[in-house]
Amino acid sequence: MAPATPTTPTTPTTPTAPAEPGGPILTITDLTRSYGRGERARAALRGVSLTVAAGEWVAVVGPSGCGKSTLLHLVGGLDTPDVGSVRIGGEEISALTPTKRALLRRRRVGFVFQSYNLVPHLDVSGNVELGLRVAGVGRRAARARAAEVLDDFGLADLARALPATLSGGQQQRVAIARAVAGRPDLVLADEPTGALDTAASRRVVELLRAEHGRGQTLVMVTHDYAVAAEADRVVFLRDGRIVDERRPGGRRAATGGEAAGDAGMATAVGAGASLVVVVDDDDEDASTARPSGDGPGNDLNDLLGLGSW
Ligand SMILES: Nc1ncnc2c1ncn2[C@@H]1O[C@H](COP(=O)(O)OP(=O)(O)OP(=O)(O)O)[C@@H](O)[C@H]1O
Repeated sequence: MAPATPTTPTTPTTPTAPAEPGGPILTITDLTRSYGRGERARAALRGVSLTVAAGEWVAVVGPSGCGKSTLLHLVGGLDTPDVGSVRIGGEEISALTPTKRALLRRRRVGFVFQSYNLVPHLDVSGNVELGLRVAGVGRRAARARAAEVLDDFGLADLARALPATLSGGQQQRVAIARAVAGRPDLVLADEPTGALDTAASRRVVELLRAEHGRGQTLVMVTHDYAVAAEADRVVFLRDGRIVDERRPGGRRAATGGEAAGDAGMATAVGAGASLVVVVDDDDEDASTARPSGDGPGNDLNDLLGLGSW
């Protein structure tokens, strides 16, 4: 399918059909993923099902090793399940070839990582433009849209700065700008405040809240209860299963599973976490995948490596 060229700089479009109006943006069904073989096999996810509505903000919490990152990687098409399916905007992603999955991911999903994953030799504007270019937006439109988003995010003065000269909080704001600039169906954030101090975390949460206010659908992994409490719904994972869902404020979500209880919530939220930086290095086709039309060239794919975001 040919990528659409935006008609104006401020409205980057995706080449895929939009999600059905009023329907879920994300439908996860019976996701199961194990690592290792034989006696060493370990189930990271055991039959997880979850539906996320358009515009919803869902936080996923749980103790270290419970499967949060695995879930995010499967949702974002960075990994494939053993069993189950992931549908984004009505498109089944797990059945796609690695190349098609990578292309769909770039058009439909924005990623935010704990360690920002900015391209070090591109300036702030270049990083945001790159996110748009790999989604199929033309060069001039990407530049104009990047300027607009950086302005919205209070980062216009830093447009020519290299990531290494920025604070962690500034880098994460750039990473969020990159993730949302193309108005993807879904933004996935893996511990977006995990490396930040309280003040910087607060600013990042403010940005996420603003994006949520604009209707952006967000799925976020976090260990910070104050951050999770910003979401519409908090999903508790334990041992690869959803054990509870709550609306912040104590209300049980309609689709809640087995109760975790308040002690479970505290345990889930308080446990320490480590970031898994995602590089789908078995996905070699993705490194040479090239959208047609006005999309980016292989130089961008060289910069991107094998799809680290
Ligand atoms: N590539 C892999 N190879 C082998 N085992 C893996 C791999 N990725 C994850 N696992 C295992 O799967 C389980 C779930 O891991 P995952 O990273 O999804 O948990 P998590 O909840 O995100 O943990 P944390 O909060 O520490 O980041 C863990 O036991 C982990 O060791």
